[in-house]
Amino acid sequence: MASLQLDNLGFGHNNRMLSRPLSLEARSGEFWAILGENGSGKSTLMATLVGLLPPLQGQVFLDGVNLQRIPRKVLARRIGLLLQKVDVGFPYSVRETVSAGRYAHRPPWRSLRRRDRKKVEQVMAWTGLDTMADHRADQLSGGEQRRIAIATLLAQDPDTLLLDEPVNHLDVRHEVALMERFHDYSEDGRLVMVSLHDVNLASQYADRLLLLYPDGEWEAGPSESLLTEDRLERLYGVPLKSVGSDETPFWVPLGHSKRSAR
Ligand SMILES: Nc1ncnc2c1ncn2[C@@H]1O[C@H](COP(=O)(O)OP(=O)(O)OP(=O)(O)O)[C@@H](O)[C@H]1O
Repeated sequence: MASLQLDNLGFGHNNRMLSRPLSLEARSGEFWAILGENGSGKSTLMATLVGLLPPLQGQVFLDGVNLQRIPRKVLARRIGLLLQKVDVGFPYSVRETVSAGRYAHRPPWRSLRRRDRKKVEQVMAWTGLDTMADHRADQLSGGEQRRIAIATLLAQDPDTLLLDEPVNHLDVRHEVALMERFHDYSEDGRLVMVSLHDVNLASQYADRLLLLYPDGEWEAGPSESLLTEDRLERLYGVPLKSVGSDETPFWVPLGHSKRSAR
């Protein structure tokens, strides 16, 4: 079980806060999507939530313990972050690269146990990498390397997953397969937080949203009450219209030519 509590949290760079301080609690079993325009601070917030950046004010608590007090290796077993950009720069195989995710569970000088190796094979199958397990990771395509980064995080097997634009560069098949997988993780009782640019993926998968508005204000709450035309226009500066049914809304941006028809 995990609870991530943001207590009056200010996040940003060089003492410049990117939003009004955040106070909210995210719990096991929830699937959160963070939405906001480019530069609104989604990546910066995620880095702050895993302790890679210090808060500019306030605190983050993991199960009631201040994140800054949790040793790195313990934290790595509890929270995993998929960075927006990951370079696979070394000539290791896909299997060797994904296996690195297990070292949060093993001392570095010890070889992997059978159960670690089984986990590595399992996550490579989930991410469609099993057929290329012996290929050199640094020679694969951008989307394949993205899947290696996701597989490495899933091998780490944390109970809180923070995923920064996880399905960018993925084809539709892998996008759907992985969003479903992340959703299963939340249903299994983990906490999943995903930054997204695709409102429709957020609407389909997330039960809770954090909206980071351009003026530094924010809102958090259940997706069904926050996904409204007014809020999305405030968030992105263009009108979006809901088409489809109430049960399965589909959001389309209205270009200039379509706005007069509103
Ligand atoms: N290392 C850094 N030093 C100083 N400023 C930074 C640094 N990294 C990001 N920023 C600034 O912080 C702001 C937020 O950036 P961030 O990457 O968190 O936004 P984002 O919402 O993830 O954007 P995108 O949707 O484009 O990925 C931007 O104005 C960016 O220029």
